[in-house]
Amino acid sequence: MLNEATRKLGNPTITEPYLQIEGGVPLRGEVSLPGAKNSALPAIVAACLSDEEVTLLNVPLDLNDVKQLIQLLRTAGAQVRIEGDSLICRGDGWKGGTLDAQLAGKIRHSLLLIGASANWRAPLFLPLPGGCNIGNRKHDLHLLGLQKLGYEMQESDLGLHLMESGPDRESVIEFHYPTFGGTLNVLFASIRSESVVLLKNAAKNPEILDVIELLSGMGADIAWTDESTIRIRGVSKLHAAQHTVMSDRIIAATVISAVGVTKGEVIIRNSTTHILESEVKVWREAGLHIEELDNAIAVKWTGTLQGVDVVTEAYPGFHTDIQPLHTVLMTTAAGSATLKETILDGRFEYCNELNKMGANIRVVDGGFRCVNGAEGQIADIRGVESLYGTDVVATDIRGGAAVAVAALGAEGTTRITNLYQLERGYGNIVELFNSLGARMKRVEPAKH
Ligand SMILES: CC(=O)N[C@H]1[C@@H](OP(=O)(O)OP(=O)(O)OC[C@H]2O[C@@H](n3ccc(=O)[nH]c3=O)[C@H](O)[C@@H]2O)O[C@H](CO)[C@@H](O)[C@@H]1O
Ligand SMILES: C=C(OP(=O)(O)O)C(=O)O
Repeated sequence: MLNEATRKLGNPTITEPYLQIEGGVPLRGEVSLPGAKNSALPAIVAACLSDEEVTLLNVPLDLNDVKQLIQLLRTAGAQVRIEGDSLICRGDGWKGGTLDAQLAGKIRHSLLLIGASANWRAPLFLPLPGGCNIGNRKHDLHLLGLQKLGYEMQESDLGLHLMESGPDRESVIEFHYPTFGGTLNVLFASIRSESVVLLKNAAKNPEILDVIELLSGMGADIAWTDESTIRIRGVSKLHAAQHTVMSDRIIAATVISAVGVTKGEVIIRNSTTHILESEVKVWREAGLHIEELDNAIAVKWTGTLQGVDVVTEAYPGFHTDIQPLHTVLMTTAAGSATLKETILDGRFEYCNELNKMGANIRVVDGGFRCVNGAEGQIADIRGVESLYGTDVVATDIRGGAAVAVAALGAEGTTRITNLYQLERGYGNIVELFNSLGARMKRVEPAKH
């Protein structure tokens, strides 16, 4: 076996921080979830739409993406400060301008500063946004939305330019796909307009509903007129509010996957299966016992898991961010499973890393188009007896989580590098899993 050979030679030296995981311990106990990254990031921008103080609780302040976003908002003129566990934001002083390319280029949700700047009627140049490198992450629907609202926008190879705002328009905007970030940008840009905006085929992820709850608490007039249409009636002012960010359902899914892989039994507090319905359905079919408790999920491994095929879709379908965590579960399931990724065309990089650990995954062109128009891929996973530890890379946030989960169930020691990516979305992964009995540590090699 490959890791046998490595063992004989001794481990190569790693010069950057890495996670070291000794696998094979069934996870047991209870955990509480932190605030959700993908709700907190837009909530922080939303909180900067008012000139009064908006207090956010349960923000995962330890995440790299949260730290980057706070810095970026400050450069745009917003006032954001941390007081104990709270994040206090106010947007007066917003000046827009040209944003720092390094900061904007590290996170995907720098894109939301366009909607925020439109709210403040301040021109903005946003250098190209970053985020996970998981395919062609387009902006055309953001531009379409803003242009329909009357804003002049230009796109170049360097970034996106929000020019002077045009007249407020009564608008009907329809997305061909319910883009998460695009929905938020339209909300932010239209909340203080002087007219009524209808957004059809809007994203309705729980994280979007959480941000709408915050905005409504700030005085915005937002309503769903049917299952997928949002009506925004402009208001003249947004006011002070306090909001608790929802807990992270993707971390809940990460723990569920880890319980399956390690053959454990865990209760996940502050969580519910109601916002993970597609995923829980699949995992029950695979053989995991998952039960809804009072504001908690109980998950238990009860025997060999079966292969179950998955197709990712917009919410309430199976979440693309959770697909790597399903792949890991399937690596040691009985039989085989396919995973068809329809949202992002480059989201299987992490499969190479799982294969280094002994998984048998083949990624093939799927003969279909993803929602962004690019050729889509399918992962064909053949279950193997067990995985083994070796040196792997966190390719992106969820790819990093996938190899960490795989390592928890693997024989031997895994070392994961490129931690910056993982820590964009998981601030406390060591504490989280060690509280359930895992043997994980973050190693900072000494600098010479
Ligand atoms: C910080 C955050 O919350 N990020 C999430 C958000 O990203 P993000 O907001 O980038 O996701 P979108 O829903 O906008 O994008 C999904 C797909 O739509 C395409 N598209 C998007 C906008 C556009 O104008 N044109 C277009 O074609 C993208 O290229 C991609 O293929 O939702 C993704 C899909 O659930 C998740 O993976 C990310 O974790
Ligand atoms: C893809 C993700 O994040 P981002 O959009 O910030 O890159 C994610 O959270 O899995």
